Amino acid sequence: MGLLIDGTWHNQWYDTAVTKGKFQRESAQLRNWITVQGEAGPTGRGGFKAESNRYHLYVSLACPWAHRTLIFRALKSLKDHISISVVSPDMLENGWTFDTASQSSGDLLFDAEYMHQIYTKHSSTYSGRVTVPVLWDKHLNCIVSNESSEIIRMFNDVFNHITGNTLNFYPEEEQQEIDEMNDFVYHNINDGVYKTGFATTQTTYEQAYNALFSALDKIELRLSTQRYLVGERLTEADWRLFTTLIRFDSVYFGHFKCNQRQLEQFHHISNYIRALYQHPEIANTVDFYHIKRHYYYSHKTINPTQVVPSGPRVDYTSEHNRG
Ligand SMILES: N[C@@H](CCC(=O)N[C@@H](CS)C(=O)NCC(=O)O)C(=O)O
Repeated sequence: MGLLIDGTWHNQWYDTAVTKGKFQRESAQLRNWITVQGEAGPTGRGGFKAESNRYHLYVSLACPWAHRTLIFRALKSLKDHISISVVSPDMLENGWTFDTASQSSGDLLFDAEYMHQIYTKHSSTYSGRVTVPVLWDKHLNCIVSNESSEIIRMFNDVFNHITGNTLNFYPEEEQQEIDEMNDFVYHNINDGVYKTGFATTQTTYEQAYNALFSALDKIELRLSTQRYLVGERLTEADWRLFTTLIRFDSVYFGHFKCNQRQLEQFHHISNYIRALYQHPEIANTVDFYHIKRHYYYSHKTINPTQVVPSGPRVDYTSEHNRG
């Protein structure tokens, strides 16, 4: 684990001493947008026209942020149009790697060894953390975006004229409610599990833990009266929550000490996870080997033995009541 400073790799973890025990995620820096005609998007510069086989996704199957992009690639019929490379689940002194001996696909574009080399190919003086997902432009040879929430917005509609898939997970009339829900879920749940697990003082841990479980109680209540997070239709907000929920009992409950209750004990949430897991295309995007191996093996600060637990046994293919 580490970061680039002026294009040179340094092996260092987040310094929680400067943030009084709190884990603070760095904002993504590369925020361009693919658009239908290549015009500039809401941020960054233009030049990234939606074209088949022009873009490549770098993902980890363990990472909940990268998982969002894999879900949208599958749901929006983009698998034949956007290629992918999968990093190894083991993220140690060199950060994310393309070690095929430990379950990476290898880097299908450049045969690089490490993910940080993709960032320095983009800019030889790059400074910042080397995160996945990364959306790469094979035509201009640079990174388009390393922000998953924006990558899924692009996938939601800019390739529609190429794929013919017009499913819309961010419908205009629901956008405000989706944005509010995303904000709540991001701070308390998506990032909340990390804030809980990486806290290095009792107080910061308890704050994050309490916020997390009170948010889960609110979600449980909401799902008792409506089928999806925002109304009766499946939206981006559901998929953004799902990638955290599906990792919860296997990893966050134990590894990140989010252990008030397993999600299996929440009646509505546990059924909702199954409904989303069993949605066409989704089960193929979930890889529990990568998920468990990555967290337990890579975070030596919180699991120094690197032993990966065998359980829990949860069957996400079993029947649910949300039909
Ligand atoms: N804002 C980014 C966050 C991505 C992110 O933090 N990815 C994690 C993997 S789960 C990562 O690559 N971490 C490496 C690091 O922080 O050094 C997004 O949503 O795309």
